[in-house]
Amino acid sequence: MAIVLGPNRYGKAETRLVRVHRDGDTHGLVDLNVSIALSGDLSATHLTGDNSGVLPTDTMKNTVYAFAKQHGVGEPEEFALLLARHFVRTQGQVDSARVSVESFGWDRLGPHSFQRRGDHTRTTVVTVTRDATQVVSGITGLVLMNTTASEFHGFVRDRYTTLPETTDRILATAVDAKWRHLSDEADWGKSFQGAVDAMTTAFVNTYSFSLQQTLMSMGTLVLSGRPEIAEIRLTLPNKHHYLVDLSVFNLENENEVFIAGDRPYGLIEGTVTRDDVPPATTEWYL
Ligand SMILES: O=c1[nH]c(=O)c2[nH]c(=O)[nH]c2[nH]1
Repeated sequence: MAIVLGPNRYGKAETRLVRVHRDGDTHGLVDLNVSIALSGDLSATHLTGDNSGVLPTDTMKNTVYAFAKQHGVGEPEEFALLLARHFVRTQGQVDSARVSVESFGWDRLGPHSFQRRGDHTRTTVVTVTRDATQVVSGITGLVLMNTTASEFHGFVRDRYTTLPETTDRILATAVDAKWRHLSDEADWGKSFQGAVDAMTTAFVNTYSFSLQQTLMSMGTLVLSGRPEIAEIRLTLPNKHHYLVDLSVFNLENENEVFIAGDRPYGLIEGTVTRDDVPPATTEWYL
């Protein structure tokens, strides 16, 4: 009996690409998760560790970002074909390239503002005691993105600070908000929609110097338009998008090609409240 190498393949999984197509102030947005697997004559590396036929998976990832800049990204099928054909054409030892793409949909809210397609969740928690009733409404998973109109600079720098200052970045978050009503009677549906519209409008229209500032704008617009709401608590993850350094490939990245980061993420939390309302009767954050 001999032990032999069976079918095998290798590649880079889940390269998270955000491509912004800029046409003046109006931006297009493509958000992909790209996985690549190559197969062919790859026995040497398995049998002896001879890597002379191994294109690094790191190179595959770089190719995704470089091609996004060089060719733009249209339909996912087109981009997948472009990549797969490239690897088979340029790598003689590769017989087969499998490229799978997940494309996340975003709906347009403005020239450079988007809302991630898909469900968000409406929530409510009511607490009834012998002498008081409290109604808390909320939303989770409302994902918003501005592809510009966001800066971050002037922050504290200490010996561990490496973050470059920026005057043009992506600002994206998944809104998690809870708000406390003044009364146990309201048009709940209208109130919910009004609060969500106010948060979305404030996110879109605030030229942002920090997510903290955007949080305050969102809370302020909710309270100024909804007299039935006493207080709102916002939890905003800063969904970081890192500019890809394409200069090593002699390509300029003018805020067009981003790595969509997963974790860690910034977490910006704050309560915006009226100063003349009675305090909450229960621990309504819970
Ligand atoms: O809007 C931001 N607020 C921060 O507090 C922060 N910190 C950071 O690294 N990036 C950002 N962005």
